[in-house]
Amino acid sequence: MQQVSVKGYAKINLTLDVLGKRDDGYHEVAMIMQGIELHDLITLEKRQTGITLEINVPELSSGPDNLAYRAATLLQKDFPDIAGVHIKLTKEIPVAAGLAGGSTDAAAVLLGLNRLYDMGLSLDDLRTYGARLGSDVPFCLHPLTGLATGRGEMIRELPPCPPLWLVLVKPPFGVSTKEVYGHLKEVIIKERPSLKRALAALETGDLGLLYQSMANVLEYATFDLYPELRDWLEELRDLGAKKAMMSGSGPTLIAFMENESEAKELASCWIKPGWQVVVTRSLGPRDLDRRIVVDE
Ligand SMILES: C[C@](O)(CO)[C@H](O)COP(=O)(O)OP(=O)(O)OC[C@H]1O[C@@H](n2ccc(N)nc2=O)[C@H](O)[C@@H]1O
Ligand SMILES: Nc1ncnc2c1ncn2[C@@H]1O[C@H](COP(=O)(O)OP(=O)(O)OP(=O)(O)O)[C@@H](O)[C@H]1O
Repeated sequence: MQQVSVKGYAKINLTLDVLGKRDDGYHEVAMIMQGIELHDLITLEKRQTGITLEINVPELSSGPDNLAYRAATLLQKDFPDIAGVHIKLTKEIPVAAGLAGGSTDAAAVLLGLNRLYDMGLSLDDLRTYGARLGSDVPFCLHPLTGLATGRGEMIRELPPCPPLWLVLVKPPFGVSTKEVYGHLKEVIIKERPSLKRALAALETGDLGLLYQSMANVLEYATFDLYPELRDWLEELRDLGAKKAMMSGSGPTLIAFMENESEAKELASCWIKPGWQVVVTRSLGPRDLDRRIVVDE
């Protein structure tokens, strides 16, 4: 085998609660995460030596600081069989958007190298490596409905959420996850997600209850830094979103829609210069069967 291609799926947070600050500087979180069909494509080719990275977007570094590159470096240190690799990264996921774009590229490189070099690492092994690269990487390795705790790296799989049609709208700026977490201490959190009710909703497939229990406390920090986001969230509700909230640390806003055609309809109304607008859906177990493609 000379080459593999892996889909690096984006994620959204159905619930995101921050429980406190930890001694290591991170925050203790509890969040229900969900992979979505929007993805980057990562192709890995065996090489005699070295790591090289080619990306289709000029604003991202293709050097050793890129998370895809860092994932390859990490495995290469422990597994000398990985002589060299060329990584081709085709980005579709908006950058610095709260959709785990970098984390999922890292996860895809771990999955791809494991397959390309027949390393036999389990999901748990890969998650241990992933956690060293970023808190979202362990979830991105297996992005089906899951509860993430600790700093986000401890994952428990949950019953799959009912199929969701979504419109993602990202304004023409990014936010820093570190800045958002850092700003939390400046704001008052008025409403938190109800994890208990969200878990019950997943057990019974009750979408109405799920929507009622969903919330993201990071909205308080990001909206305080970028107050226009509140108005845009309201606009999504006025346009017919059944539920609208921010993804991760933002600034991407998510409109949860009744079906695909309503999602497309809302997307066609969102005409704002410089915005990225994506219609997508939640992932189900069958999507993961076709995630890795091997080219002999
Ligand atoms: C906002 C989320 O995307 C929600 O899924 C994650 O919590 C963030 O995950 P991530 O981007 O993989 O985060 P990391 O790369 O591990 O950390 C970036 C920065 O965010 C802050 N951070 C992150 C995760 C966490 N539980 N507490 C934190 O305080 C830290 O300042 C850290 O330096
Ligand atoms: N492969 C990559 N793709 C995107 N960004 C990367 C990558 N590697 C490193 N980065 C850096 O990570 C920063 C955050 O980008 P990313 O798209 O991962 O944000 P995010 O979606 O908000 O992350 P998260 O949701 O995990 O907090 C970028 O500004 C960029 O400097």
